[in-house]
Amino acid sequence: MSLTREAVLAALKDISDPVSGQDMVTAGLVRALSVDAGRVRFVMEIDPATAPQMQAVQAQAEDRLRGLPGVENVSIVMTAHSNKAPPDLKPAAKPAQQGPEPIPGVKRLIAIASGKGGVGKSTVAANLATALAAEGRRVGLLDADVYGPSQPRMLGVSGRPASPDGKTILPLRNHGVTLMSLGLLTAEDEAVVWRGPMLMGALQQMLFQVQWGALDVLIVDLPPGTGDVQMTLAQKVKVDGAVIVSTPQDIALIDARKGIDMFNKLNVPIHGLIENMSVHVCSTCGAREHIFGDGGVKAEAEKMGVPLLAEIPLHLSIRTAGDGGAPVVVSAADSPQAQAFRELARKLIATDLA
Ligand SMILES: Nc1ncnc2c1ncn2[C@@H]1O[C@H](COP(=O)(O)OP(=O)(O)OP(=O)(O)O)[C@@H](O)[C@H]1O
Repeated sequence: MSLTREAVLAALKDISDPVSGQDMVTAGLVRALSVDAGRVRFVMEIDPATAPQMQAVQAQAEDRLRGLPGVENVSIVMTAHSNKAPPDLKPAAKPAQQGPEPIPGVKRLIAIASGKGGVGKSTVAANLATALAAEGRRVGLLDADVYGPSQPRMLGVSGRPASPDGKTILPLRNHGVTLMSLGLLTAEDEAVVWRGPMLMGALQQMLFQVQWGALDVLIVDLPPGTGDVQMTLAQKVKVDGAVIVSTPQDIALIDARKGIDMFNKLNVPIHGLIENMSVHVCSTCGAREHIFGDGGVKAEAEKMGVPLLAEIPLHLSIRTAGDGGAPVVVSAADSPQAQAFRELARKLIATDLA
């Protein structure tokens, strides 16, 4: 039997909130719950003053959920709901922007989205960023996947970004890409407690308080799905286009369609679809197999009148390169896999970044 949202909520009701004395669900600590094929994610919105107690609640909730049948992965992100500035980062002098605004010095902003998790969105974002850098573009990458920031690992970057003036944050840099990620401000597996009314405050800080410098393109790696982060991004900043990553599987395609509808409603142009894990290429014998089906994304792209920008093969080297901190575009630049990403970068430059 597959894992249900109800089962997750019932389990979380066993955990009590030490502040209110109620169970954590009734106390309203569980926000933005998503249960997706064994992956459970939610946000705990807390008062920063209670952070130490809440870390214990978070740990109990994780243990309880990991013990549930069908749970493969648990991700609980803590955010601070107080408007007070944290001790080490004062709010920017300017008040929060209302309408979509450009980021100073950033020529284009491209959002990389996916309808569902695990389709390789972050892998595509890391390889596209390094491929655009290899084509001579000045590239930034903002890891806005607040539930599971993976870009520091994929780009081999670690360490805490500095904030010399206490107002702006200096991003890090590797493989020709300027990177900022929530994952860089917290130790791996550590709770994320960030200033701001919600996660949205965190996103806004990453957009406007990071010293991006002069960039030809800023790539934003979004969380999967069609949630608040996507909405906030489109409301706060001028998004020049979205690229939707999907696998050939039907379910991923249906979710991709939802993503396209959302960007249409938000008036964000769709640059196109990317089929990831397209054909499996055996790393020893080179045999090709369409594990997740064949032609689905291409047909869908045609039906929706959006370009199919790339078909990226499912290849072991793409995963190992990402895990090793040097995307395949950098670590095996001459491989057909790397060339697929370089081709994608050239296509985007010719059509959307010219
Ligand atoms: N084309 C590919 N070939 C081989 N492995 C891949 C490919 N694309 C992604 N992967 C692997 O699949 C896993 C999931 O990819 P990734 O983390 O990029 O997905 P995601 O859509 O960003 O996931 P999340 O929902 O967690 O944000 C990773 O281990 C990655 O290395």
